[in-house]
Amino acid sequence: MKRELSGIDKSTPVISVKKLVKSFGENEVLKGVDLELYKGENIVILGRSGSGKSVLIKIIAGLLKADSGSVSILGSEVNDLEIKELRELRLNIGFSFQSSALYDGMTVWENLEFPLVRNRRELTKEQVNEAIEQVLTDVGLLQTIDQMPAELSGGQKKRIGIARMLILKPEIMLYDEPTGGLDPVTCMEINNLINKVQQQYNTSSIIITHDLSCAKTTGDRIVMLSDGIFFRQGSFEEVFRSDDERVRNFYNYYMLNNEQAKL
Ligand SMILES: Nc1ncnc2c1ncn2[C@@H]1O[C@H](COP(=O)(O)OP(=O)(O)OP(=O)(O)O)[C@@H](O)[C@H]1O
Repeated sequence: MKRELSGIDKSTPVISVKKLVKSFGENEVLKGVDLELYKGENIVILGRSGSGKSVLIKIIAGLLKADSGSVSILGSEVNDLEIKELRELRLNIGFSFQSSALYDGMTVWENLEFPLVRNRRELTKEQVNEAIEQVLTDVGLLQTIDQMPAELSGGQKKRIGIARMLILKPEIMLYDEPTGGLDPVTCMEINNLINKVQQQYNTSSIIITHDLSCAKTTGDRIVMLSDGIFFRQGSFEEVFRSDDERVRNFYNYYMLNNEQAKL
């Protein structure tokens, strides 16, 4: 299920990253990264392991500080914000970690209730229940409401992780390896869910993945990170039509390790 591109508003970048630089000691990870994410758009970031994809989205999510450069989110320059303003901005960003990061000791319902009551104190018990049931219905897992995370499959955990982001109705979704460790059929279900979320919740997303079928299905635009910069971007077809050695190597490596994958 490929997405329709008609919903992208190119006049409004919801995230604008300019000349972003980040090093850890001698290790120069980002060397001047520029990126604009438009309203309604899904960007997929591809790059080899260690190329700095997670560092970039952690900076965008405010979990890491850049050495220089700027990040503007929903019109606010992140560096200029007070802690309280930053906290409010973060409520508009759903960040899914590589692991689903559910609380093991809580049921699915409690995992969803926790962020909601913490951040939306004004909601009545009834509204909380309604919101939890709605988001579980949207990710297709209402039947798991009383289960513990240990009772869920890997794909179900990812879905609940996505539900936990959605419960606060963020405008921006950041997905770090949403299909990591899943079988091809479950990967496709998660890809379809990412696209469904985009349409139903009207979100804009950055998706980090190594999975080219995920990139092809969910990405309106693909950007490739290598040596600290984005060296190639475009639609999936535009990017992989390239003879660039880095693109070919990435593609060949993926195909070698995913013989079953149909792109
Ligand atoms: N907190 C940190 N302290 C020191 N070095 C770090 C830190 N976080 C990341 N790095 C380094 O930054 C580089 C980029 O890491 P990052 O996690 O962004 O890679 P990635 O592209 O997401 O890789 P993968 O696909 O394997 O997840 C790596 O060399 C990593 O060791």
